[in-house]
Amino acid sequence: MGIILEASHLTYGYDESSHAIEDLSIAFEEGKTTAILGANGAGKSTLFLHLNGILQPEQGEVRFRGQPISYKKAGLRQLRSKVGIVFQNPDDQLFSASVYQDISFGAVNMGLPAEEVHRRVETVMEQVGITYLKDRPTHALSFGQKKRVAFAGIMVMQPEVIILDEPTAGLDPVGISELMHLLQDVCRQQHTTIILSTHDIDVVPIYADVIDVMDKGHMVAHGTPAEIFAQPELLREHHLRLPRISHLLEILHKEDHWDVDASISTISGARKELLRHAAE
Ligand SMILES: Nc1ncnc2c1ncn2[C@@H]1O[C@H](COP(=O)(O)OP(=O)(O)OP(=O)(O)O)[C@@H](O)[C@H]1O
Repeated sequence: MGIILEASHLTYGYDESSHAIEDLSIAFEEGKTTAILGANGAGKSTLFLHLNGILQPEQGEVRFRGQPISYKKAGLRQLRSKVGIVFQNPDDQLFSASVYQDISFGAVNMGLPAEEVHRRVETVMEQVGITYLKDRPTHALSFGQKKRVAFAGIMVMQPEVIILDEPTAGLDPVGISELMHLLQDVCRQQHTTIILSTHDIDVVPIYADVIDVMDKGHMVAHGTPAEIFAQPELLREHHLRLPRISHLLEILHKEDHWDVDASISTISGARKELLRHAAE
């Protein structure tokens, strides 16, 4: 599997006095789930807005399947049908009068025939478990329902990459696990590449294949969950914490109950175990 989406040497500032991201490079492997970790203000959302062409970098470039993205109207429309973004706050994403209309919006914009739009909307509503909401006005939904509708509105375009900015924020624990399973199930079926940011560090070892850590607009670490969570000092330095399961292993390691290699393989084993439970 190759690189599907990459950013090279991106620099961007919202004003002249500082850069929200600076000389930032990152590459996303096709079919993998990448979690971007970073404290508040690290630049995660700014990076995401570049990956989808909403922001244009001052320096550097974004490439989709090796081609620099075009910021012309047609190029952006094409990019956004392939790289979908689900915003942190669903109210930034839902505009139409009804759930059905909202979900169909992206597919209609792609110029798909009405029958195909209808077929896709019905399928995605079924997959996401929101068919019962189809005629409801979007403003009358709960926060968790809105998140699902926003997700469905992107999935209907069958993007090759889906970017989720804080997908679990504002959800209760059951809502978090339902949304993450849904994401995995739907994306696995369609072989979608997933990029997400989250402050919910405990979901990361369960769902992510790769972790990238950002701090103050820079990329500071890249690795598998086992590699990253074996470096508690690195996480602390960048104002992050270990998942609870890794924290436990760290304590055991400090007390000489485990060596590092055993800890890493135990984290991998624990991840598999968690995935098995999650699938049940
Ligand atoms: N619309 C904006 N106007 C001005 N500055 C902004 C804007 N959006 C973000 N910033 C600034 O850019 C920097 C990066 O912010 P960004 O939202 O990308 O970080 P983040 O990692 O997504 O943070 P969080 O975890 O809090 O969502 C911060 O210093 C922030 O204050």
